[in-house]
Amino acid sequence: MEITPVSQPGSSQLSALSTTTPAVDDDSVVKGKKTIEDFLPKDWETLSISERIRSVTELYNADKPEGNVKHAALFASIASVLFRNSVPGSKTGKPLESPHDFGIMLQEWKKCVDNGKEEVIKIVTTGIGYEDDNGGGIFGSMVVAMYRLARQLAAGELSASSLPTTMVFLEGVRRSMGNQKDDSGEEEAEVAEVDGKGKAKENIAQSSRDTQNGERLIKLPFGNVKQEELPDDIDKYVTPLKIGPVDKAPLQIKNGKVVEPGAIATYVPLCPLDNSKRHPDGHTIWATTPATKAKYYSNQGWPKPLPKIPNKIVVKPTDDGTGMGVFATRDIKRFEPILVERPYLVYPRRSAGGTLSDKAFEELSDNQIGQLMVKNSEPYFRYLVDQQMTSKERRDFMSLANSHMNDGSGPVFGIVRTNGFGIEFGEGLPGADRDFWTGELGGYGAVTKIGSRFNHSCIPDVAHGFDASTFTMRFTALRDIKKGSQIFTGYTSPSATKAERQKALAPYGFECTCRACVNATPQTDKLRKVSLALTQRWRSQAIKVWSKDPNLTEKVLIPVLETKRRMEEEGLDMKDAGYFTFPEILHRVYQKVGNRAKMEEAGGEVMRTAKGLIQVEEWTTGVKVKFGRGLTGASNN
Ligand SMILES: C[S@@+](CC[C@H](N)C(=O)[O-])C[C@H]1O[C@@H](n2cnc3c(N)ncnc32)[C@H](O)[C@@H]1O
Repeated sequence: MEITPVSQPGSSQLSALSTTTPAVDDDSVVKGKKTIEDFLPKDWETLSISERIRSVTELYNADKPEGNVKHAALFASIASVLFRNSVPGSKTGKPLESPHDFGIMLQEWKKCVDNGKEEVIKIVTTGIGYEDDNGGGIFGSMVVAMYRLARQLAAGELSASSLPTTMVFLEGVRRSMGNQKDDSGEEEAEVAEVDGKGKAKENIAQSSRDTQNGERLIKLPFGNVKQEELPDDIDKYVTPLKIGPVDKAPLQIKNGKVVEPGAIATYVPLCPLDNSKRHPDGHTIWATTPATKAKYYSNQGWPKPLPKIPNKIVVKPTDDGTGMGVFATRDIKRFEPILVERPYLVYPRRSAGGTLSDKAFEELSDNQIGQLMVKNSEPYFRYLVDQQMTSKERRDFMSLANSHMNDGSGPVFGIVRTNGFGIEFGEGLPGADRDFWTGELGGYGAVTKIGSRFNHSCIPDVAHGFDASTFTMRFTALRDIKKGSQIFTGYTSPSATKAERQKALAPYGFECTCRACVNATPQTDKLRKVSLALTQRWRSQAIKVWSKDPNLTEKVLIPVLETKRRMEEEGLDMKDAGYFTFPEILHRVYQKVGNRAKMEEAGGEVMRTAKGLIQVEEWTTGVKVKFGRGLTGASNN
């Protein structure tokens, strides 16, 4: 589970930085005659990541930037973000967890992409062999493509020589960033060292500033916001976001446009605030824009009713002091649906803090602005909880866990930050998915009644998704679960090392004691880092090399089977770790060496796995799986 930092668009433009714009011969850059250092500012080595991003933005926006200089700048800037977030061992970077996270970062560059999209996309997509096949989804494709590239580069799967020339820029940036100190401070808490008992003493992080489409943003760290003294007149720096009431009247449309306040709270499905008239399937309070609301409700019959699944879980107190947890009331099989529910709240992950004035950026520190945003988010969320929930819903909501008690978050916003899932609306509702990437509010979070009670394990039992057509969170089993046992989800990436996981978990106020953490060694850390790339590399070898080798023997499988066993031991027997690639690799090898019995066994496993993965994918997102992209773990994003 992940609650994403709320960041705040301001109103002023990015001020120019005093970096030089070096002269670049466009063609020579693309042909690789010049290195990245030739066109980046002379003081590049000494710049922080955020300064680098700003300087390439300036290069990109310079008076006469042409053709490939623009693209070079674009790639350099993307790479700055990308590598900070994907290079293992980077000081404050966290591994990318989904194209979604990466998409949010790339929104900053949307303008650049819009300006030269055809060529940029072509370079990126052909560069890594990914072709957009759904037309129109250029920015989304770019996000997915760059994300995949990031994953491959981070896993050491690509070398500069295997990349087309433009991609060499990225490699150049990565090398030039080598030991660069990352001072951006966003995304994750700088966790204070862990004391003798293994409890995190504190997790305090700096807020940081950034820009998006010319707007100033402040990014809250994931951990507790660092506290600084605030001026008495602090409220003069911000205009709180006004959020309108739940709408009972039909939408007003003028000249084809919806006329309503900028942010509204609505219900999905629409229903009156009256205990007796609530929808039997449950409903969500959705903070969104009128235009987005109109778009969703213009779909005939939206939202669709919830699919019925037998009840197989119960929420009850744990016996190990971790508060409430979710338990299986019967044996559950891998890939089975576990839970479908409409969230309590779906909210934009930005903007709740209000609009900051120019003066705020000139006169306040980043941390002071962070505090101001946290302070302002509370009334916004309190409005949703106090004014839009029935008293029972409010009581239930307020009983959720809160690990943000000491950073000024306030009781409601603290709960939102502790329990929110970052959600993707997917493609289940035609036309609506793009809002996720490009909507002015920039993506949503969801707090749910039952799903938010799942505790964390680094060997998670459930995966989750969001289905926009029913407006529901969906949870499915990642592995077999025994009746009576607690069911865990993962708040961290499966590829993170123990230290990275503990750091990411510190804001939740606990130290993980799951089997993987207790037994962690440098070898298990490494296995987590490489398993996805390794299994994919073996798969590609099985296709391209082994199945064409007339002298192939089963010996080739010794390291493959040993890794499979170790992944099972580590609890990495799941999709995001590449585990479901194994049956395909085995099938190809046994087929080639003529071991019919084992080939059939592996073939059966391929079929069962593919069926299960398709079932999970379709059930959790409401989107029909398209064939041809590879399912057996090869397309893990
Ligand atoms: C999203 S809530 C999970 C449900 C929560 N236990 C409850 O009572 O509502 C997250 C909080 O649960 C607790 N928690 C989750 N996983 C845990 C774990 N593995 N060990 C200890 N505490 C955990 C922490 O207090 C964390 O801030």
